[in-house]
Amino acid sequence: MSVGTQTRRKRTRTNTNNMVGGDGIGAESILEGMLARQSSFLQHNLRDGLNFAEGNDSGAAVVNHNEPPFIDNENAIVDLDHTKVERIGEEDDEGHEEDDDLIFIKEQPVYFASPTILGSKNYTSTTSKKFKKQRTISLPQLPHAKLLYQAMREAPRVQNNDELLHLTGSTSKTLDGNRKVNLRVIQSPSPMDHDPFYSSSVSPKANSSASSDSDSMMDSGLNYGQTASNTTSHKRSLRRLSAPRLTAKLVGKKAKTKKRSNFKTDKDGHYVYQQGDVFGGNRFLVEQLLGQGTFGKVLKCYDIAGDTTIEAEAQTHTWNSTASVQPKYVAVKVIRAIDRYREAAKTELRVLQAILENDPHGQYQCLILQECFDYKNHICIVTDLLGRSVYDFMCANGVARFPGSHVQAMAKQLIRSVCFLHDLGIIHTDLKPENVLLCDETCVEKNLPLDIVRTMSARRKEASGGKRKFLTNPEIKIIDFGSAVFHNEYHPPVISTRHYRAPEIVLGLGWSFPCDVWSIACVLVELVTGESLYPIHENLEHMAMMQRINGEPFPPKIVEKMFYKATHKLGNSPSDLSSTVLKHFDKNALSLQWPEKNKKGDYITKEKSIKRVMSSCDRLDIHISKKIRADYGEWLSINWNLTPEKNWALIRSKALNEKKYNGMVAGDLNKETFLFWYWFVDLCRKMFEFDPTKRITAKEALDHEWFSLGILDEGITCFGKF
Ligand SMILES: Nc1ncnc2c1ncn2[C@@H]1O[C@H](COP(=O)(O)OP(=O)(O)OP(=O)(O)O)[C@@H](O)[C@H]1O
Repeated sequence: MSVGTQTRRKRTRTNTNNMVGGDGIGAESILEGMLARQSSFLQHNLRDGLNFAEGNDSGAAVVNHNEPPFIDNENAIVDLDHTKVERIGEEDDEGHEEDDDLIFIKEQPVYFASPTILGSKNYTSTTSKKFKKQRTISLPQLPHAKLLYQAMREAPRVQNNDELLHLTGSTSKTLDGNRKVNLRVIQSPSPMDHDPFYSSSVSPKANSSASSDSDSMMDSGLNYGQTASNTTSHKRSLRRLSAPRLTAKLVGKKAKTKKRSNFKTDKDGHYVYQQGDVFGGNRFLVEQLLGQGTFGKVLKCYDIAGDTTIEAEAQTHTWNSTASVQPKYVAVKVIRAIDRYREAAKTELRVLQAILENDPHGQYQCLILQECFDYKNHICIVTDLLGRSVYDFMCANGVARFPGSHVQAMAKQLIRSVCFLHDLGIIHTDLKPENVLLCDETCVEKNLPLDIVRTMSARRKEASGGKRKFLTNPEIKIIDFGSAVFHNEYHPPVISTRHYRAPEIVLGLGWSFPCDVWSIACVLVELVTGESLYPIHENLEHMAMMQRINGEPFPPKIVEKMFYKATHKLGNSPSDLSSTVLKHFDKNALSLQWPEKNKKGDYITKEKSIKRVMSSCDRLDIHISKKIRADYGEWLSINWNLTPEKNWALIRSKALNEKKYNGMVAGDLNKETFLFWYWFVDLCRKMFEFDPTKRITAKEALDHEWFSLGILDEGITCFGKF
């Protein structure tokens, strides 16, 4: 392994006493286990990406992280290949290092092999240009926190000041784009005895009709998703060959007990969910309702034709009637049969198609389109089936918040994914925990102490069984591109779910890529605290909270722009802007009037509202410190007005003073833990910048200091446990 030059600036010892678990497992064995699992994860789970990269000369950066990260071992620093490189930090009488002010910097080679994946041993050569200065990592990180991003194309311009005033996007471009979407129409079989699912066990005559039903599938133009499922013609012939036998085998007893499939639409254009329904040319068997949203319903379905076992058997005519068939499951979003939702679904399809074309292997954590079709006036979008949403996982967990290592791993995936979308000119606009799905729900469960269980709500107690759950693999995917827009197409005046809505949207300034960055920051804080950062439902409280969390008022420059835009009627603004936003600002002082007073100087803002804002939120550094103390102890206190060195010195001196008076154990302090959270808060602060033109971009965020730090917690110890 090539190790670059090393410069000492700052270094502390890892305090192994403070490692999570408390179950007597030594830090070294935890690390060893974790590293072995990490290595195996990279070998197996990410092999596809590496194989894909072979023969790909994209020249993307890969850091070799099959080798262990830095581990502090007593007074020695152990470098990446476990070589003791230096003794530092002699302890003082109090048991603390004197050498606290050293930062250990090394030049780390950056290897080039795969577009996205770290940990490859198949790296090519390094050159001096490819060296990158990086902070040493003293604690492990999950592989997902090390994923790199290689820009695929020149990103569209980031929104500037002038654009902000005029951003509305081109409606005609949206309509023209949507017009080009030609959907394969699948005729609905009727009556029901054409349905092999339910007739196969009933009459041979009905069985034979299945093939004619397959023939009723017509192509009328561009079939989206065919690159992903390029076996379509295969599948068709397969259906002709063997649909009755296959369906009989698949459905088995269900077929005998189920009455008749009856795909119905209600008056609002929603598909009426019925377990056991069959649709899409006898192709999809409805098994479960996964979710219902504004745009339609998402169903878990058996995709008979997509089953490779069946396909293989059909091809070789080796159908074994006793073999157990593992049907392939898919998620099908059945869009409401209403014109405006159909139109929106066409934009969603164009976005999904752009993602698929640029990332056919799904390396950028976006939902992958398999195919789509039009059935009984419902556009149906077939995608990979994923696990529960991060939101649902949190709701069903005894402790809603995720461990820091998982937050970091998810953050990296989320930001990287959004970076990819932005480079394609796509703005997601609706990032929230509900739209972040887990790829693997396997988790390790730990019983919570009774005193904690007692404080839980009845719902949480029941859902969690009084246990805290830790995922064994925090891999995620972003879904729901139903509100996504291309940067130069029509921009609705109001976007995003309220809690994740950026200030430029609320203030009617116009919005672009930066709004996604704001939403991600809201999501990250929620993952850390287990609670929504903005539990509000209306504009005034929302704006008051934004100011409180950022610890500063809206910059006068953007307030001025808001008034200017409204006065000159530039761009399209929310219809209630005047009554719910503008009227709460002082036009001369360019500031928000909150709490509001009447002319006599009495408060007119309701006490309840003041309480909500003042008690449920705080400046972000204080807010995060309070929430994470539950895991790390009272000493952890982040102050973003201080440099990390000064902040840490303050924590230490406070702890030493406290020790003198009430026996607080200074040894509980852990500098790596502090730094990890300090830099997390720093990243969030930059993502919460009020002015979208100054907000950190997704690409810049990927290079933030926080992603070079590790933390040893339950997220690490549970990684890859099964
Ligand atoms: N591929 C998938 N695998 C598993 N579950 C999914 C999948 N796609 C969607 N879901 C579930 O269905 C829910 C609704 O999906 P989606 O957000 O795409 O629909 P929507 O109509 O746009 O919803 P909303 O109006 O809330 O934005 C999701 O929150 C998720 O729980």
